[in-house]
Amino acid sequence: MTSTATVRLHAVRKTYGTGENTVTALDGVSAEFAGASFTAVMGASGSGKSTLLQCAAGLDTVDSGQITIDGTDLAGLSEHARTLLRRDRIGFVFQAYNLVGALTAAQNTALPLRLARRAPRPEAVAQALAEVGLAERAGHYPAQLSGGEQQRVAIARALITRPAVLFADEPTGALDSTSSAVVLAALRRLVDAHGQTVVMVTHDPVAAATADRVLVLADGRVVDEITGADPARIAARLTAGAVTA
Ligand SMILES: Nc1ncnc2c1ncn2[C@@H]1O[C@H](COP(=O)(O)OP(=O)(O)OP(=O)(O)O)[C@@H](O)[C@H]1O
Repeated sequence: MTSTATVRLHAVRKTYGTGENTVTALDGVSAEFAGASFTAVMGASGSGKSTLLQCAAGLDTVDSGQITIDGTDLAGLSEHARTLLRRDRIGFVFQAYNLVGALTAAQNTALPLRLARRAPRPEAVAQALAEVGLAERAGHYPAQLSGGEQQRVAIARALITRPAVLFADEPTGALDSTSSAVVLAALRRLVDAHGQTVVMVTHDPVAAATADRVLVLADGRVVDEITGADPARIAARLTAGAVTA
């Protein structure tokens, strides 16, 4: 069973650069990602989506405001403690799968445990692959897998440490619609069957409709929150926001 976590952002500001070149990527973002929930983060290019994910995952620091994971303030942790938190409690999936070509699906899945010098239990590896529907592909190399299957191996690899929260940055961005649907179904199942907390950046209203809720960013602020919507309604709300923004 995966542990679940609530991630909270309170008045988070994040700027890049200095002086005239300062870019405000997050401009006072407050948001809550409840345990066992699936949130999509949308918004125009440059609106701050990736920055939000990087900061919430402790991969980057913020200028002001607060981020807590199950009540633990990331800013209050030492660099070492933050590294351990990232390693043990946070999973990250990117658009690029970043699998190691010389390793099988099972060996790729086990990699984070090996890097943490923990012996991977074969049944845990098998379970992580089964959770993304790839039990039958454990011995296959990345080149023998479709894009969607490779992305699901990347998700299994992110799950092997049983993270409290899984962040995914455009996980279906490089996939066709059929492969996307399989990856999204795998993420949905993690939330419904295993209580995983998932936060996913996407540009695709179809992908966003898989989530329970869509947060819309514009210029580093949360400007809309959509729940229970189908792809057409999400697309319409995004367009309406762009017109009035
Ligand atoms: N390392 C950086 N240095 C300077 N500016 C940055 C850096 N990373 C991001 N930015 C700027 O911060 C703003 C938010 O970027 P971010 O990558 O979070 O947007 P995004 O919504 O994820 O965009 P996209 O959909 O294009 O990936 C943008 O204006 C971007 O140019």
